[in-house]
Amino acid sequence: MDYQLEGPYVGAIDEGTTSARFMIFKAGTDDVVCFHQIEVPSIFAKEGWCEQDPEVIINTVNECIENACRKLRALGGKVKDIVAIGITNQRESTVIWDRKTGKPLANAIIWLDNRTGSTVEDLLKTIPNNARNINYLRPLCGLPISPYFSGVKLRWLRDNMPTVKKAMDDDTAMFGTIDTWLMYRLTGGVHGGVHKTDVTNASRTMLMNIETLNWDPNLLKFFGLPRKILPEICSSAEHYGDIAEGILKDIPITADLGDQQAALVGQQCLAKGQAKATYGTGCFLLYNTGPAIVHSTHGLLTTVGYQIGRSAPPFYALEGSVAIAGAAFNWLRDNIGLIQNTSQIEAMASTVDNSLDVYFVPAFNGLYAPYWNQDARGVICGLSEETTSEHIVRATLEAVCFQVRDILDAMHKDCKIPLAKLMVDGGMTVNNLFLQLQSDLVGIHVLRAKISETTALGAAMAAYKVVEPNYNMEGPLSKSDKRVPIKPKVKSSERNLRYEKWKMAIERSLNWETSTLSQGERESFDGA
Ligand SMILES: Nc1ncnc2c1ncn2[C@@H]1O[C@H](COP(=O)(O)OP(=O)(O)O)[C@@H](O)[C@H]1O
Ligand SMILES: O=P(O)(O)OC[C@H](O)CO
Repeated sequence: MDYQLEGPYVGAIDEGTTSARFMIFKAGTDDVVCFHQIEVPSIFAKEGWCEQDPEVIINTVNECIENACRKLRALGGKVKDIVAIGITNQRESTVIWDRKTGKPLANAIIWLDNRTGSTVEDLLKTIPNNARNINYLRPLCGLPISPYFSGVKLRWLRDNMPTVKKAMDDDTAMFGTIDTWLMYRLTGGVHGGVHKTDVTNASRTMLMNIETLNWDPNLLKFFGLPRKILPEICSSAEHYGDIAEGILKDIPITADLGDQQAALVGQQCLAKGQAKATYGTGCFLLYNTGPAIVHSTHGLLTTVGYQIGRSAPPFYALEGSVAIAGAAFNWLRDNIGLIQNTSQIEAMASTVDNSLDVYFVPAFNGLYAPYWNQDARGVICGLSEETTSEHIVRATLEAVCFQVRDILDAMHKDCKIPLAKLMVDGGMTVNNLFLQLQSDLVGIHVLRAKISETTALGAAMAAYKVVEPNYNMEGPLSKSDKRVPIKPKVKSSERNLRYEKWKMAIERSLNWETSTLSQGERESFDGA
């Protein structure tokens, strides 16, 4: 084996929305020794629903672990040289299982799932003075009331699945986000598996107090949920437990972070004022606000960025979440047939100079930040006889860029300091044209991550810090950084004009689900 890739190693389980992977890094570096990745199917049982089978999730993770370890051995490495494991995961997705059997009581409700619109309506009605204010709980948890977050999904499960309600009432239910589910099963399940989560994942449930970092009795009361089903909240880097069986038996799990927070760490945005955007299924922009909690007044989320060790201070972040980014291309491929695979996108969009004034707002499940409009639906506008598939593909890339501009504008308003550069990573960033468009349409320098797997890297960095306290997380990676930023090539007047049009397209998508024609419109529609 290449001596550069000799142990010790750190393993990272990255359980994303589209796929799970297990990555093995040379400890303390961003060198990927080997990895294995497998897609995880989503189940769309009804319109707006999105589920995954928790058993499939854990089995897929185990398969990734087995295969990656086999690859390590084939390279001449030893599995026993893996000194720690980090977990990072799609956030908010909600799993509920039986304490006695360890078996799921329902499929996992995935973060994108929009079934809880009526649950949100019902919860809003309980707010005093009929205020119906989605920001009512922000002072406590930093989040607006939205179908996105786990607390709302849990409440739906309690209201709509009698088995779940009974298990909650009988104290036989256990709740977890995906990290908790994986950790429980990996450390033994019913045979002594731990029931834990970390502050970053807990900060996405709407049940944790953003200041005390404990489950909050007022939030639990608001959602009507019992305390006993919840895991213990830990820091993002500590010893949670050891792997109970299989090829990694006895190796400690020492990091747990939501995937977007892990990418913040992996991008080394470890100082106040640094920000990263990860473009995968959705797009998530996190701005490190240091140990200070910044409450957004412009539609962003306040979330925990990371807490590296129980005695370390938590670092917070402002987050702009976009539900549909790369997923818009999956839709173009799977539902519309406009592309056959994602590797075509760049070539197709490059055959045209612009999108010919086509704007696509992919608000399939409503709009997240900064609009938080669960009744928004997708629109494509500006179509003409000249519009081709290529223009629509290009408009889809631009849609992601404009959504990021929406968020950056909100961050600027909340933090007052404009960002000088944006660190980017995730599946979409292999697309060079996309990164140029992002730079052009926002007017910012864009810096692509050195490795695409910054999420797994962040979890590996945090995991290694626990077993090697002298490891400097800000050190070795940044020294070798010779990246050249992508710079804007269009004039600000053109950029602003195009953004105004985007805002017009947004207007057309908002409140679509609940919009009805006025009497006058109805009469002219009917030809009266
Ligand atoms: N060349 C490309 N151009 C634009 N989007 C792409 C390209 N390649 C992949 N994608 C999109 O990136 C997403 C996958 O990114 P990934 O980071 O693996 O997602 P996740 O972490 O959410 O599972 C998919 O939605 C896919 O459509
Ligand atoms: O699976 P990803 O990478 O799209 O991330 C999902 C987010 O964590 C949802 O909040």
